[in-house]
Amino acid sequence: MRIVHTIAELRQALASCRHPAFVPTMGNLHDGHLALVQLARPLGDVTVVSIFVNRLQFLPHEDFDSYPRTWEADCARLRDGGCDLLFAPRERELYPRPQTFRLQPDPALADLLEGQFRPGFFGGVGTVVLKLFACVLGQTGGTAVFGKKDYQQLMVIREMVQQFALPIEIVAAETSRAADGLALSSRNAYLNPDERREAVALPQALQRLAQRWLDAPAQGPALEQQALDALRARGWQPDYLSVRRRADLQTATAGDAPGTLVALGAARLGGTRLIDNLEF
Ligand SMILES: Nc1ncnc2c1ncn2[C@@H]1O[C@H](COP(=O)(O)OP(=O)(O)OP(=O)(O)O)[C@@H](O)[C@H]1O
Ligand SMILES: CC(C)(CO)[C@@H](O)C(=O)[O-]
Ligand code: BAL
Repeated sequence: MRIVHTIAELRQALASCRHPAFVPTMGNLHDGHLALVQLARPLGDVTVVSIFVNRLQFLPHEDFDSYPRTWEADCARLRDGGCDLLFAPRERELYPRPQTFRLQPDPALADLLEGQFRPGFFGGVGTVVLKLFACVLGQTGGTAVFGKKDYQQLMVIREMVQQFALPIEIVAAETSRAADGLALSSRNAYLNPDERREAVALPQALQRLAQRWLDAPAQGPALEQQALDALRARGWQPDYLSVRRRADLQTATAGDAPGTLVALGAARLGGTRLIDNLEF
């Protein structure tokens, strides 16, 4: 595995590549990330992973400074996982000036759910992903792999690729879970042992919400409220638990066909904010 830190080195390393397969990450790699790398490998002639903790997508009170940075372990995991090229730019490489061009994603998609509770988040994600695409895939086009764990992020990126007519195929990876059902996530590292045992209540709440919605779709809003109350009663601070249409993340109604919906949730347990979703 070759490691590069600058765009010039990256371009040189990719000079003879015809179709890169690219996995963007923020590091602190776990088995979910490695599954994305495995999915990417047959999709290109070179497998590229980026590690960059993108300041632009964090609000001032969020965990940019404390976000886990585990460089040596990440490199070892990627080497074993079959990554060919690791791009780890320094901040100045992607943001050379204090003022930066910023993407403003379509509010119809980006201002709901995560965007409501993390204002500016998808603008920050879109900006850095467009830059990373330009760096890694700008010479050739290619394929990029994203996880469904970050469901709305995947949709925003698909929309960006479509609206800017980028020659990039977006491939979605299913969510990798721990044995108890908790979605793997870098932020799980913040959970203490008691919180880690409790954390499975989030995917369980989404399962219950989806089942109850299928049983009684007309009661949708009341079911969401019950799900929020049940998590609060266990000591969580939920931001949202909601059944949406997969196509546009608008609120589901009783007329929506089963198989077209997704239950999405975000909730804080102690100091840790977790997200998850379930297609049903
Ligand atoms: N459990 C998972 N299953 C599938 N994909 C995942 C999983 N966790 C992360 N990913 C994907 O890996 C890519 C990089 O994500 P990122 O580095 O932010 O990891 P993360 O575990 O989601 O971190 P965080 O805890 O900050 O949300 C994204 O496309 C994300 O959707
Ligand atoms: C896509 C991404 C790498 C952009 O910083 C990040 O949001 C992530 O890891 O999901
Ligand atoms: N996994 C999405 C990146 C973030 O939460 O900042």
